[in-house]
Amino acid sequence: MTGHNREGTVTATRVLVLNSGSSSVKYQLLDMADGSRPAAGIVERIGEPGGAADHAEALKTVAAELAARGLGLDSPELAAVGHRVVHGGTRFTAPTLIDDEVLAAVEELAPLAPLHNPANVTGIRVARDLRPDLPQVAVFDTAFHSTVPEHAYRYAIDRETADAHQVRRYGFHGTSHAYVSRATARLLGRDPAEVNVIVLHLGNGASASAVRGGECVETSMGLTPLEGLVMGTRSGDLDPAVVFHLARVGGMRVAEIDTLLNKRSGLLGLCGDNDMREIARRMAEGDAAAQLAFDVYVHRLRKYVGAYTAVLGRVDAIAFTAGVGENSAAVRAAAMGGLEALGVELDPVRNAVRGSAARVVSAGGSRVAVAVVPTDEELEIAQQTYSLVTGR
Ligand SMILES: Nc1ncnc2c1ncn2[C@@H]1O[C@H](COP(=O)(O)OP(=O)(O)O)[C@@H](O)[C@H]1O
Ligand SMILES: CC(=O)OP(=O)(O)O
Ligand SMILES: [Mg+2]
Repeated sequence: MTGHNREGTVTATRVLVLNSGSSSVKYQLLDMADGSRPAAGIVERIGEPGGAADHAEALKTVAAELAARGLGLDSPELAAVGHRVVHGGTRFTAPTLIDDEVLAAVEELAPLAPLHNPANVTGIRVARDLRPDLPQVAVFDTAFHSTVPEHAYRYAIDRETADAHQVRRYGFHGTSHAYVSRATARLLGRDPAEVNVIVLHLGNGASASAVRGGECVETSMGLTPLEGLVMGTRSGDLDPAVVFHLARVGGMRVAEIDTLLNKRSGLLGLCGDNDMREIARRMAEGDAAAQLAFDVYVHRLRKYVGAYTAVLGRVDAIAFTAGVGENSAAVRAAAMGGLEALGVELDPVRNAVRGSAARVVSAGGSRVAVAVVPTDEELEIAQQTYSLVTGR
């Protein structure tokens, strides 16, 4: 086998990370020996006019792009492929070497993450077909949340019904919450085991988590990635009776309501745009719908910060991450404003400075540090994958 020495030790140093989303495939090639990233890219608008027809086609495009640069899946330097898999149910709480049985189990979890798991399965299939001898590792979005205690993950519904259908809070974006909570401790010069952090992952999907001494104790996404914060196109929290009402009175079918809440709600549903940059531009022109969307988004965020402060008891840091969290000073300012009673005081000048490095944006005297900490799900997936494959 290539990539191994005579003793069977893995000598190859590169990991290809595949992150198949609902409408995109992101990839990165990372070299674990020197920290370099020889390739990175994204295939977007899958299923839309002008984009790839489906995930299988998108993944073949990725493989072709890599091959054209001499970095294809046949490369002997490749030690493994690391796949982001969104739903791992209760079974997968650690990175897992993929075989037929694991792949079938990931497929079985698809009803719990219909926008994500089927895409992840396709990614695994295409990579295995192209390079059957290469280890493929699944790194689960749900894994970091496996430490959430039962009083936090259990919904207050009939236990038998819930257990019969695996209905509980799972939580997602765990790879990001894990990476960012640790990076936040590092930024503060402290041991992750001794700090309590609220992580706000604000991308297209958005979620909050409460991390106590390195372990997740609460998170905002639930059975599926629909619960919690207001997102680009997802509603987040609502009264479940909204669903019954739309079915009985609105005459909508379940599938239509599913699409409404997952794809036509959130910022998009409120104002017609799901990109925070466009919303900021419209707000500057005095657009009332854009302003309302922003206000609903921020109000929900503040409620979670308050709730997670109560869950943790003592908060050392609040970390903003992902596209919105890392780039929108306006969201951070609005979310953190007027929280002096919670020990939070933003420094408006620090907050306004743009940058790509992890940084503290709270005032010197703020009891709770507020930080911008860029997430790096690909690095985290590559490290977990490489460590599993090499035993190092
Ligand atoms: N400069 C910026 N200002 C405000 N929001 C931004 C900026 N850059 C990106 N974003 C937001 O980040 C979002 C995407 O975040 P990202 O973490 O890349 O999402 P995902 O990984 O879920 O696709 C975009 O929808 C956009 O609203
Ligand atoms: C789980 C989830 O919401 O992921 P994403 O933000 O990539 O859609
Ligand atoms: Mg993301």
